[in-house]
Amino acid sequence: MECGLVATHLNIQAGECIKVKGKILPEAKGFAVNVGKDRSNLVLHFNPRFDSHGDVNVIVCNSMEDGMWGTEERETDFPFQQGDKTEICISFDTAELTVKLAGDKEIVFPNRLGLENIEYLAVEGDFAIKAIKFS
Ligand SMILES: CCCO[C@@H]1O[C@H](CO)[C@@H](O[C@@H]2O[C@H](CO)[C@H](O)[C@H](OCc3cn(Cc4ccccc4)nn3)[C@H]2O)[C@H](O)[C@H]1NC(C)=O
Repeated sequence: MECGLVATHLNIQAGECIKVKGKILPEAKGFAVNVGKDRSNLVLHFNPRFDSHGDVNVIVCNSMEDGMWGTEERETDFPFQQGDKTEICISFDTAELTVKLAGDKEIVFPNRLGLENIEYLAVEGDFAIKAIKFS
């Protein structure tokens, strides 16, 4: 399986924003944006599923601590289309993360790990990255 982008040692502070711009592949089954401390400690696994793991047009969000998945939260208001360009902006504080999506949609997810900074970003799956911006 092809691997997307992985960035480490980012030291992104609370209040800053991670912007991921790209194009969803035409036949996309799903993609994921992971942020956290490292690959085994994710404060957010943001996983839009077009058709995977038995889910159709569902956003699955979860955390991972020491390699163990947490409890999933699922969103069925699905602002993504296969083949479209899209932009995802993740901001956070020690209590929660906010994911800003197209159409002024927002998803809020608890900062279960209590992270004060984000070191790790990975983008995986059927997504062609065009730009990553930290602001
Ligand atoms: C009902 C009992 C079984 O529950 C199912 O258990 C599966 C295995 O844990 C759950 O699927 C996993 O959900 C995780 C989030 O909670 C992650 O999404 C797991 O995938 C990790 C992953 C990322 N990647 C890279 C990637 C990402 C996106 C597209 C293509 C490759 N490959 N594997 C994914 O395998 C799946 O979401 C879960 N379904 C439900 C309804 O709970």
